[in-house]
Amino acid sequence: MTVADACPAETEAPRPAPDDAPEASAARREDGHVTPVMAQFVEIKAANPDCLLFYRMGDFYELFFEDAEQASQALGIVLTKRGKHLGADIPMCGVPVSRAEEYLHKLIALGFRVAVCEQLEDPAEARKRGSKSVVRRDVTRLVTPGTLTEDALLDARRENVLLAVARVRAGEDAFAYGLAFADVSTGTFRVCASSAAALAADLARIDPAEVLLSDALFEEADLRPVWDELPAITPLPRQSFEGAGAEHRLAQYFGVATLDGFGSFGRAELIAAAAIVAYVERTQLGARPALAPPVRDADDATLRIDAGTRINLELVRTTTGERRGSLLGAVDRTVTSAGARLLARRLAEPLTDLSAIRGRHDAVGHLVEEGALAAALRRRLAAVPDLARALSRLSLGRGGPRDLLAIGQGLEEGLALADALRAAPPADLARCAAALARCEPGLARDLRAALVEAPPHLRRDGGFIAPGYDADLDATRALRDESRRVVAELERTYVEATGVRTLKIRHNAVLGYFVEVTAQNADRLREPPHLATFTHRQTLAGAVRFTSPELAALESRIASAGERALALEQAIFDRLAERVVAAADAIRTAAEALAELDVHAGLARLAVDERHVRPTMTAALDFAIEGGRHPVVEQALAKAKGGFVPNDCDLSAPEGAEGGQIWLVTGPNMAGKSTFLRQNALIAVLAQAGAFVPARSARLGVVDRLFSRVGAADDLARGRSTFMVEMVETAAILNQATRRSLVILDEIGRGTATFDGMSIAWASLEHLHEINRCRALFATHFHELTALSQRCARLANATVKVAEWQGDVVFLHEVVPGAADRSYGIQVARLAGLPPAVIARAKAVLAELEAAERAAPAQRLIDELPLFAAARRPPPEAAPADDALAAALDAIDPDALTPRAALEAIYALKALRPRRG
Ligand SMILES: Nc1ncnc2c1ncn2[C@@H]1O[C@H](COP(=O)(O)OP(=O)(O)OP(=O)(O)O)[C@@H](O)[C@H]1O
Repeated sequence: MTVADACPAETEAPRPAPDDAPEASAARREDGHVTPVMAQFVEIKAANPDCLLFYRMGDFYELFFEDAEQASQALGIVLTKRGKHLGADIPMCGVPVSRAEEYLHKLIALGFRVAVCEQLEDPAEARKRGSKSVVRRDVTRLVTPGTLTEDALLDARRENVLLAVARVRAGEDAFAYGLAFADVSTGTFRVCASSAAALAADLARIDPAEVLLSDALFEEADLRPVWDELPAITPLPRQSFEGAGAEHRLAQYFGVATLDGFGSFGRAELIAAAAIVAYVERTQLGARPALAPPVRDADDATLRIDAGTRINLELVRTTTGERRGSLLGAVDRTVTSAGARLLARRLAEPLTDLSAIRGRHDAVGHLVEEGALAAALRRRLAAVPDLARALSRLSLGRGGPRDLLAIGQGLEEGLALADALRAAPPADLARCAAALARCEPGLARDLRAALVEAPPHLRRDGGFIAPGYDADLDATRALRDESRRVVAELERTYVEATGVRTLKIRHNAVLGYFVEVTAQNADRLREPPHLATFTHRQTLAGAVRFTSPELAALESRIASAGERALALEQAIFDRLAERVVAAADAIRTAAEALAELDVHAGLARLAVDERHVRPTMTAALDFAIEGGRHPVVEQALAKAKGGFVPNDCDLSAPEGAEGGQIWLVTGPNMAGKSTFLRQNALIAVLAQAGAFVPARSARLGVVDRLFSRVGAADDLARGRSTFMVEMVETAAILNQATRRSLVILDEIGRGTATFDGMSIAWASLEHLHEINRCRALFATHFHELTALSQRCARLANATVKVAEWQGDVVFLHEVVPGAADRSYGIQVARLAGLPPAVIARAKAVLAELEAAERAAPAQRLIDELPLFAAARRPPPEAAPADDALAAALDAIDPDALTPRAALEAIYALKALRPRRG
């Protein structure tokens, strides 16, 4: 049932508010006065103007005024009216408390922020103060996209990151940026430096759910396009980003005198981090999630990938926003949500440090070789709950018995895993084992012993502490259960004494325990001798109810035993939760270790299942892949006939050369050029993320930046045409790619007139070869470019093979050295179903064009055009020579010259003439 289906009925029906009756009538006053409830609402709303206010009234959260109008529209629930405020109708809608999470989820996804305002006392308490008094209420929590902790509001396999951007002046015209980002649901907290140029790429990498920034930064016109890409922005007043108290605020949050122990931070980073903790405290109303102390990312520690490349390569989600079909979707074999989240982070942030990458490969390699160990590891991991999220809820006082159990189970499995991995040689696995072994075994044992196998979701329900754990609780429960047995016995006694076989002892909230008999039998209980025992309380249509002194005594005994048992359970819960929160650091470290083990074991499983191999990583400009495959396309084609055709790729710098190779890939449409380009980029990403790669073998030199320009899309929202987008991206590549970069360029220049496009592609290719000197794959339909390989030493032609069969083109998907002889565009168009008349005409036009081309081939261009570097040389400076010539002419007095001197002057002037070109 959808929210929209469910709610109209619930909101349309006028709701009685039994617990809250005086308020309900108070809210409905229809004169021009402000009712006390409305006055309370207005006051609380005024303190939270940027949020929808979920105002608790009995079993519903009610929304009023504009909030009601917005929420009813967003949730598809009915908007009604409830009384008047200052003479006007009050628009209202409401959601049942029992389903609040579902509605919150939808509102948050739509970008709303919600302030949850609870009743802070029992309505009965309020009534004691007078019939017109209002139940005390206040906001207990602000729900925003970046501060969620409930499983129902979160995607288990995706991080939920809150990020703050701070900017400080770093010179005359320069600014330094600092980013701080935390996942409140798991406690991770990191900071890094950024810059105006790197901001968009950093934000795309971190992928936040909510971004905090100052009003001033939000208004900055230059940064608007960056903010426009973000899912939810919360601009905050300037004071939230002031440097003065930042360090103190952080130190206070983490209970330390100085931050020195956490490492050194830039000023902008500190301000951003302080903004995060202040916002977390504000939204959680003082409750503190167990955030880890901030860790600073080392500069250049990760492979830099700009936002466009990330989208093009569909690393963690497809261009349509889905996980399925992305690289992550294809390689994720993790069995825990925390593992899935870590894998996504690793794919988004591949490393650049050679030994760290090799460390990850060692761990995966060990688990590939030790198949039995890996299988046992995965079996245990599959039983590990989400420790980090359970810990976060417990530290916020929002946890339940299942969260305690999760911690107990997780730690217990962790200890067992630490044992199993004790002998594992790779350092990364040993580090995980050590982190798991550090957890205090007593806590895991106690939690497991304290809790029943399947505890209820809410602590207030009780029934989660296992029998045998606490003697006092056991005794109280026995008393409570004993009393129940006594009720059954008493019922039997009454049946025998009265002779009414259908007599029953029942219970309700109004009468407590009572005897119920049918109307025909009621008189018996009203006559002596029973008259002395039973007091008549209620007559219903078919039944009459009585109470008795024994029942009243039982009532209080049972109620007090039940209440006491519940209170004891709550106290035990609090004690256990306190111990868990006190051990937060060790638990978080254990959770991280478990996630890491899951990632390694998942990648090992992937390597075995999908035949991925360990890449040899080097510090040189290597890039030699044999039998490489596209991990996503390969899996999609797995069931298709023929399967995926592996291809080699070698962009390694030739012996003694100062740059990597460029492959110029030509071939018909649909042949597999884009697939080939992307697969090589994805192999680099996988390798540096710590995974094995889909190839027969791979030798890869660490890449510092990855660029790709693949496909074309309009960016009409920003007023950029397809061609403009393409040129902006190409400009970024040519300006930024270093010798260590990997560049993937697919069909640049095709968005404009042929000659313009070809010239741009030509010049870009030369620039990559001569200036950037990076490893690159360049796919093009401009066959003329293949001639460049004669002049560019590190440029090689490659083509995707096709065969012709009975006039049709057959795609072989095989990349081989050489240039495509022709385009087959018309054959592909025919396959696509273009009308035969159009195909025939296109063939005729093509024949004409080819004849013209044969008359003036592109080879001429090669012969006539100097290479890029030569052409780039600035023209010789003509000015000084011009000046000398003018001075020499001025110095000549024609009337005073002999014929011989005149001839010499002419020679001298000619020598001074500037040479042009
Ligand atoms: N190596 C391969 N083995 C098997 N099938 C492949 C391979 N490479 C590509 N294909 C299939 O061919 C289709 C077309 O591939 P791709 O989009 O890479 O072609 P293209 O040459 O870039 O085409 P265009 O120039 O029209 O963009 C893919 O969807 C895929 O199904």
